[in-house]
Amino acid sequence: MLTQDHLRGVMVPIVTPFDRSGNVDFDSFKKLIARLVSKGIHGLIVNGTTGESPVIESRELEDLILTARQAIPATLGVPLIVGTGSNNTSATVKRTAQAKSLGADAALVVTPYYNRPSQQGIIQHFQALAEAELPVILYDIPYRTGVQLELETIKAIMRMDHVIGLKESTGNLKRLAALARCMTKPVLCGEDELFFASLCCGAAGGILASANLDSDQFVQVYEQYQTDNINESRRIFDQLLPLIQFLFSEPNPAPLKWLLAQRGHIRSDRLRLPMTAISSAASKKGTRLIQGHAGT
Ligand SMILES: O=C(O)C1=N[C@H](C(=O)O)C[C@H](O)C1
Repeated sequence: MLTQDHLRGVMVPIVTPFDRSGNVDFDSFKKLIARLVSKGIHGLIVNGTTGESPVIESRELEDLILTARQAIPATLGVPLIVGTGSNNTSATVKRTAQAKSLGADAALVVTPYYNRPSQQGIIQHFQALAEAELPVILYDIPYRTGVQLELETIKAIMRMDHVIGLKESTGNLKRLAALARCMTKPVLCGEDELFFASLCCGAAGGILASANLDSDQFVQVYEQYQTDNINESRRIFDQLLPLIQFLFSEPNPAPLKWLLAQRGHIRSDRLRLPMTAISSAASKKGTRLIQGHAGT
């Protein structure tokens, strides 16, 4: 199981590829995992936002976890993290326990959205997860959840023994820096465009949808930073910026799936409704990006 000491580096929330009929394309999924682990990533997240978690059926999630567990060579020690969060505490506990039984090393748990819990309710939601006996990463992404976490709430959740770190996706660098300073547990960047800046502010790494592509370059940004080659880290990151900006020019993961399909990593850019394929304006932008950028 994953500990806070090993929660670091470039972790990739993998897309869930679908075939043209909308079924999970497990062959592409396995191929993607093989490519990502060969590029030196430090962790893999299945069923994150990028994996279209809201539209994945529980039977499919079981198969995705089992497939990922088998596809990650044990010798590499790349942790398998599963998105198990929802706005129903007992369902989240059950799903987290199930992820553990299927071989997950940790769970990524988003704050409960839509039903507008109190800060106390959010704390109790995360406390209840102790029962699942799987390390938990708290995922704070208010622009998606509509839930604001107070700093005291984050501190209370991060003090729980089963909580090993925080994925910070507020886009507020000042807040990330303050949290990284006062926490003994790792704070991870969840806002791709701020990855380099977050490292400078004390982040232990990032959970980055963009790192599904050019993964080795994202790993280099992290490795160069760790070995004090700050200018080199920044130079590589700056080269990745046009890619990142394209990938978030429309709701993730639509541009990412489009580009993965263009590069032949998945068979189709199909999404499940209510997510839709990118606009023709975005695909024109993407085509220009491909022409000017020899990425992988
Ligand atoms: O799936 C994830 O985990 C991520 N999703 C975020 C989003 O789509 O809002 C972005 C981040 O790269 C990681």
